[in-house]
Order: sequence, then structure tokens, then C-alpha cells
Amino acid sequence: MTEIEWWDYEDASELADAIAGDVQFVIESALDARGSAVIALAGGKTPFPAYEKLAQAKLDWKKVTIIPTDERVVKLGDPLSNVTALAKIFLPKGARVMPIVPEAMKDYKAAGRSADALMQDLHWPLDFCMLGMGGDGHTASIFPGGDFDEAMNGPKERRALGVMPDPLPPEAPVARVTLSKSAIASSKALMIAITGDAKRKVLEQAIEQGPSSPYPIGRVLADVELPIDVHWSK
Ligand SMILES: O=C(O)C(O)[C@@H](O)[C@H](O)[C@H](O)COP(=O)(O)O
Repeated sequence: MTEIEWWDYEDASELADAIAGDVQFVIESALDARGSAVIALAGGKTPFPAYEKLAQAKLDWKKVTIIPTDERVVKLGDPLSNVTALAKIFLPKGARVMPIVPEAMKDYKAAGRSADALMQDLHWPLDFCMLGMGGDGHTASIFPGGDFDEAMNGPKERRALGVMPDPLPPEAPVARVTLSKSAIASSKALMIAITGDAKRKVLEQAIEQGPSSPYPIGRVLADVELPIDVHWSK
């Protein structure tokens, strides 16, 4: 289990500023070291104010590739599509924002295989991965359900796969494509961004439980070796 440091903020705006600053630093370091950066950003809602602020940073965005940590199996442009929301913010800056679910692919397992194939073309491991967490302890789209074991324990070189959450989360009740646990855990830098007391409790519990946690995030973090920052506000 890794070392986990909590950073608490007064409000959502402070949280967004801190996250944006830290992610900018990670991207700059990758650009300095290698001339390009590949990062995975969480979907959902919580980190989007931070993304808006990050997009204002003076960076050589053309050299930055952004993928979502997970995607809902919906068409591009759908309000549920994570990459569509990311593209609105970062495409105008010149970043390469990569859709990972092929247009009109309804078979979620095939969509997962296609995402995995796409990721073979990226520089690996990821320079950075930002994780969110649902109130049920899911992270990226690693949910309880029939595909859980494959997401957690599939072959190390499998970076993405299709999953059908069971139960389906009410905020987006659709199949998903997600980074695998090993793809997330191998990332060169990892951050978690959450808000609210309820999620804080779940995350604290999951961390304490470690590899035997019933919460996906507890099981994922148990496999991470680098220190992780958790950014939290009410
Ligand atoms: O559903 C997705 O697409 C996610 O990437 C997911 O893991 C998200 O980060 C959490 O569900 C938290 O979502 P909120 O920030 O909206 O609470």
C-alpha cells in the first residue's frame, strides 16, 4: 500500500485551483523530460472546474494527449460522454483529446478491446492519472459486477476493457469502458479528487481496508506504490 496524503480545502474553488496547479506541474515535468505528455482524466462532475482552470495554463498543449480514465458507451456528443466534456475544454487549447469508445459500437466488450488496442499506440505508462470516486467506492469505471475481476486481475498488459456495472449507477446507467487496475496503478503520478463528508468516509474506510476492501478504490489503491495526493473539500 502506498503513502496517501490528504489535502483539505475550504471550498470547491480552492480545490479546483490546487488541482489545476498540481496537474500543470506534472504536465510541465513530462514535457521537460520527454517533450510530450499523456494523461488520463476522470469523468463525472467533481474535477471539471479544475479542468477549466488547468486549460488556462500556458502549456505547449499540442504535445499533450488526454484520454478519459473511463468512458460511458454512448455516442460522442452525448451528455454522458466523458471525452466530449473533456474535448470541449481542451481541444480549443490544441491538446489531443482521444475518444476511446468507437462511434456506434454497442457491444461493450468489443468497445473495451478497441480502446485497449488504441492505447497500445500511446506512450506508456501514463504520466498522470486523475481519479474520481463514486459514493459507492467505484473509481474510473471499476464497479462491482460481472467484469470486476477482469478489471482488477486481468493480464497486466491489458490497459482498458469493457464493463457492465451491476447495479448500474443511476447517474449514468450504461455500460462503460475503463482503464484497468494495472494501467491505473502503473501511472507515474496519481491524484484523487473528491468532495463531501460521505465520500471522505468511504475513501478513508477503503484505504484502511486495503486489498480486502469491498470498495473498488480500496483494492486499486492497495496496488499503487507511488505516493498519492487526495484533494478534498466539503
Ligand atoms: O463515471 C465516470 O465517468 C467516472 O470517471 C467516475 O469514476 C467518477 O469519477 C465518479 O463517479 C465520481 O463522479 P462525480 O465527480 O460526478 O461524483
